[in-house]
Amino acid sequence: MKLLLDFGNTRLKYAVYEGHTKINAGIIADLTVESIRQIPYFAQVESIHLSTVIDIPSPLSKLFSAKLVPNQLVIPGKDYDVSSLGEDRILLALGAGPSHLTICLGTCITYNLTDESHAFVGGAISPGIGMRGKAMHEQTAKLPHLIPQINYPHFGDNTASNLLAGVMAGVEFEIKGFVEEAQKRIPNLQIVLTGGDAQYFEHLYPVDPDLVWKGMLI
Ligand SMILES: Nc1ncnc2c1ncn2[C@@H]1O[C@H](COP(=O)(O)OP(=O)(O)O)[C@@H](O)[C@H]1O
Ligand SMILES: CC(C)(COP(=O)(O)O)[C@@H](O)C(=O)NCCC(=O)O
Repeated sequence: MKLLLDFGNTRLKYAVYEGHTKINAGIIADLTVESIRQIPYFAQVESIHLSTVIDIPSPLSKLFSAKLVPNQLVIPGKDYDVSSLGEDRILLALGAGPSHLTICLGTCITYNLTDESHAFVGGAISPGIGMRGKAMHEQTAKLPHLIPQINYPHFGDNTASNLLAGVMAGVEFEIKGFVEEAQKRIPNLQIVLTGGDAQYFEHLYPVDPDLVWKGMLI
């Protein structure tokens, strides 16, 4: 049994795999040894794969060390310095395969583009949905909290629906713009969405919640 961990800036995700079959998945409350030990099957886990874009406290590093398997984070860059890429983005690009634009809607939105030889050829980072809503609420006197919804308008007719349109439709238009640019560069491009907010855009492109896990299991 393998424990896969994906520590992002908002959520700490885990999945337990037997071979290539996912048998459990969820969210860890915090970066403590107790929370990790509470993961189902933890005692039976033979190896641990970790992707993190945040610092790991040393008690956790010690807990993981005996079973930690290094990820095969090898992806060539074409006119791209891949040494600066976040681990999560490398795993997404590896998990998706060649000629893919992976769009991860998490704390930030990342765009990760591979070509037909599976080289990383370009990307973008923009503020995530939560971050956009929070920034507008916190940096204005009168704008309320954004409540994301699947059924968002392209134009609003009151303050709440203007916020919804600005953030949700704004992200839709942003995604479509990056897809259009990527299609000019990569023939037969495939597009896949992932991350905590991907569900809001499943009417646009396919969603794969397991892309990071797939990248780890290659
Ligand atoms: N229960 C939840 N708790 C926190 N964020 C959630 C939850 N459900 C959906 N989200 C959304 O998912 C986003 C985080 O997605 P995720 O892919 O886990 O990000 P990260 O990898 O950056 O931690 C948040 O910005 C939020 O908009
Ligand atoms: C861009 C990110 C902040 C995204 O993190 P997330 O929103 O998934 O928590 C993370 O992948 C990161 O810190 N990357 C390092 C810089 C880079 O990828 O270029």
